[in-house]
Amino acid sequence: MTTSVPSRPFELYDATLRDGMQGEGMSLSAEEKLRVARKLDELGVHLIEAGFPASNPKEQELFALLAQETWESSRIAAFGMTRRRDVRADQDPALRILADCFCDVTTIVGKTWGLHLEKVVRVDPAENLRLIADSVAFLVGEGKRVIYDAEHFFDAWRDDREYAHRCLRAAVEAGADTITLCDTNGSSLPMQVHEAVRAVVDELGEHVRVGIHAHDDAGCGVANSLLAVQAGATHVQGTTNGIGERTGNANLTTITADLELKMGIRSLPEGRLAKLTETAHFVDELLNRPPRTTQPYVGRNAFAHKGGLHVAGIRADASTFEHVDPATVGNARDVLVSELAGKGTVIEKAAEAGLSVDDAQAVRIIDRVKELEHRGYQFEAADGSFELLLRRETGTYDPLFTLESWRVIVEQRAGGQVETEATIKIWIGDERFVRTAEGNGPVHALDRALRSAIGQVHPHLSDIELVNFKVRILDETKGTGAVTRVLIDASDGNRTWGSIGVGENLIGASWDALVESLAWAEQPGRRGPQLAAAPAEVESA
Ligand SMILES: CC(=O)SCCNC(=O)CCNC(=O)[C@H](O)C(C)(C)COP(=O)(O)OP(=O)(O)OC[C@H]1O[C@@H](n2cnc3c(N)ncnc32)[C@H](O)[C@@H]1OP(=O)(O)O
Ligand SMILES: CC(=O)C(=O)O
Repeated sequence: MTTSVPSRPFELYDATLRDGMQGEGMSLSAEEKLRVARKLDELGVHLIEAGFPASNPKEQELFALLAQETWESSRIAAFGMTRRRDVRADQDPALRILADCFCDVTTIVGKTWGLHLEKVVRVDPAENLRLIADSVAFLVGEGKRVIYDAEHFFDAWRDDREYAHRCLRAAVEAGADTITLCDTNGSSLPMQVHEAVRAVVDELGEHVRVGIHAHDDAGCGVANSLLAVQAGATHVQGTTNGIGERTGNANLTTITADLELKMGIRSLPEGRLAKLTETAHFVDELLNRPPRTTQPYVGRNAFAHKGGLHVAGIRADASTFEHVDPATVGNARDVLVSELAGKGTVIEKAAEAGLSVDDAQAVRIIDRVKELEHRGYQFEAADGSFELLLRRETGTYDPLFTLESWRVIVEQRAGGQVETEATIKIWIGDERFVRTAEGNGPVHALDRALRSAIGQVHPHLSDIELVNFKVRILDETKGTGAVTRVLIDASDGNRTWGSIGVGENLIGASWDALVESLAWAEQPGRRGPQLAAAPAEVESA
């Protein structure tokens, strides 16, 4: 296979706001869609498919908002379909909406596959050619750049190659600027896509831009898009993070990085690739879903190294275990601590925390990690506790207090009400603090009593919130006598860190994780001034 050099400037077409919204659970308000469009413009994609203005009032509201904006890099495309059978193109309400819309680019989808002519649109092949030609010609006559999306092109090509080509020719002869070959059902494999795209480029490539629109049903959305480019396509459609109908569209986030970093095709303005991670996460945030940690290039784990041998390699030369520099896509390297780590991992993590450890200390620390992980600890998600472990082993740990005792009473009252009360007794220097607090449950009550006790000495700890509390039973076969692992994520508004507690007593494990989460924020060099909302007087605390 040889690589065709695209003869037209390359185009990225982001369909997140239209096809992306066809994925289960995906929905954005018109305002939110506008924010996504602005973000894609900042990233520098060429075309943003905003939606189907004839579809519903929300889309109409969106187009009214988009019309008021100015765009730095992107053009907005309005989406629709070929005219309905038995209606003239200039009288088709949906086509009229496209014609009257502010967008100078319109994308219309039309049929190519006999199965759909028979079962869905119910027109004969000759009439379908007229549907395509009339619709394209009407919009071209209205001064629009027309992108013609040939739906189910690859299924059609396998079914009746000659007719599939006639559909494309009808669009080209009517004035379409771009014909997009759609793998609508996501059924095709890369070699099939390559062969078909090459045949179309050979036949029509001189007259029209050829594009690809792939779906991921066979797990080949990205691969199919890249092979189409290799075969001569110069317009690639997809969605941010690959969201879309069923298993999703081709992931344009991955494709964009692959094109620039692997195929030498720069599809964004210079330097913008570094905005890729931020853009991908922004879209997930608006959709209220956690970014996929394993997503290529932009996932949190895309450059996370766990195996000790990998970390040792990375320390010698990052390219030993990283296919690209994370900074090129705006991501960052992470080193995960676990029983699979070696001393290189410890040295790396210590440096991140501003601590220095020698080889002998690193070996001791890693032995300790392995022993603790054998007992049920897991430091990957408990970076705060790992740092405290480093500090204990290097003599730089500053405990918050000395514990005398804690106690929790849970009382079931007549009528079903459950009351919880915790008492703690601690020493800070020579001063003894005894505090009692009520809470919704044992951990809440302990947290309140502890903060009340240490609050006088460490007042800014009140800015720390516990944002996540997870309990896992480690040896389920022991039933209620099993060992439990408690993971807490805490945040000061700027940073989030994890702590861990393990034990047969759930409340004891929770107490350990709770103390670690607060102690992390109070270690030397991190106190008060670094915390998000720390009051000024705390600096001397
Ligand atoms: C491959 C894709 O992703 S294409 C985009 C898919 N996206 C969407 O469907 C989201 C937006 N869709 C909608 O809001 C609605 O479906 C509308 C407004 C477009 C149409 O709604 P309705 O008129 O109620 O029709 P319905 O959704 O049932 O679709 C079937 C009709 O569309 C016609 N049709 C389907 N595709 C095409 C086409 N490419 N060209 C012309 N007509 C078409 C069918 O002939 C059928 O018409 P009929 O009811 O007269 O027999
Ligand atoms: C156009 C489109 O969304 C498709 O064919 O999948």
